[in-house]
Amino acid sequence: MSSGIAIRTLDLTKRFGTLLALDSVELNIVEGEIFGYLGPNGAGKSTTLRLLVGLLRPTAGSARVFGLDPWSSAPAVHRLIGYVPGELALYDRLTSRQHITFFGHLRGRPDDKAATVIADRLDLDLDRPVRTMSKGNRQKLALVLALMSSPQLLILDEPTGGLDPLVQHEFHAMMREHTAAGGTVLLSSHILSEVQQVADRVGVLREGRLIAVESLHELRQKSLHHVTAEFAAPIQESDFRELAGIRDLTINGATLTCSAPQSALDALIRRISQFRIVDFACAEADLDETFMAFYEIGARNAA
Ligand SMILES: Nc1ncnc2c1ncn2[C@@H]1O[C@H](COP(=O)(O)OP(=O)(O)OP(=O)(O)O)[C@@H](O)[C@H]1O
Repeated sequence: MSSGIAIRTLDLTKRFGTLLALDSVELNIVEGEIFGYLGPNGAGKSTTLRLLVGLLRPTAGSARVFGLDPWSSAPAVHRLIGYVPGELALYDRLTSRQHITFFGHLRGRPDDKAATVIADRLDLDLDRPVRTMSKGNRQKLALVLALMSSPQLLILDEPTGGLDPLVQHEFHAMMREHTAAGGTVLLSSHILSEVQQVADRVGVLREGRLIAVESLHELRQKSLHHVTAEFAAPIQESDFRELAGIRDLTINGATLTCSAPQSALDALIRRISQFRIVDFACAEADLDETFMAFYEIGARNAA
């Protein structure tokens, strides 16, 4: 993995009128990594990506893509990146094959061969006009158009929406091949589980602010678990209350329920085992739930 910086933003800020869509975001994305950019609807993910590809101009702060300003050096930046926008702009009357030829002309270089290989892997029929294609197939075409020129950097705005799990899996493999060959990926998503499958690091955006940047290992430690224990005799809340990281602790006679991040499970289970257990269950929570808990933690830390 090269240690060059693919993307660097400093105090990157974007206002739309009175709305502060992006607030002083600092990102450093290293060449060769898949960086997941997570946040709920409206957090500012697309705005960040549009600033990075030169479709928007920052209100304040700066963005650099391989050292270039995407606004003032847009053509040079565009030669280095493949971009999948959040809202696709395709030509209804053209087929996928015609799109590939057209975009190859724009780049001044035909990429038909590479495009055909990618389309095969994604199981996309290239000869149907876009207007007759499903949402998922349009999304596949957008992926082909972004990847076919083997760009150094892929900037992908929620790229797998509408794709079935098998195709998603294949696309994840393609992203990994891209970084193994030295490429870089910035992948925005509001789904933690997707990002968990592919990203090396994750940035979490909330209301325009980058509240955390973590490695996947750190994120996994936050993975929330639901724990239920039934004891032979009633227990006291005070025996569990002070355990670090425990959330939503409820004691009802001889039954304990709570949630705990993976990092807190060892201490919790040791404490539980000090009492006589009749039944025990521990299940990983829905990842979105983890994400929400993570958000609250992040918001408190950021406050
Ligand atoms: N061109 C625009 N004019 C005015 N407001 C905008 C514009 N683009 C985005 N916004 C607003 O900026 C905020 C951030 O939007 P953005 O699309 O970046 O969020 P997002 O995280 O990508 O959300 P989603 O997952 O829904 O796409 C939102 O409140 C949105 O309504």
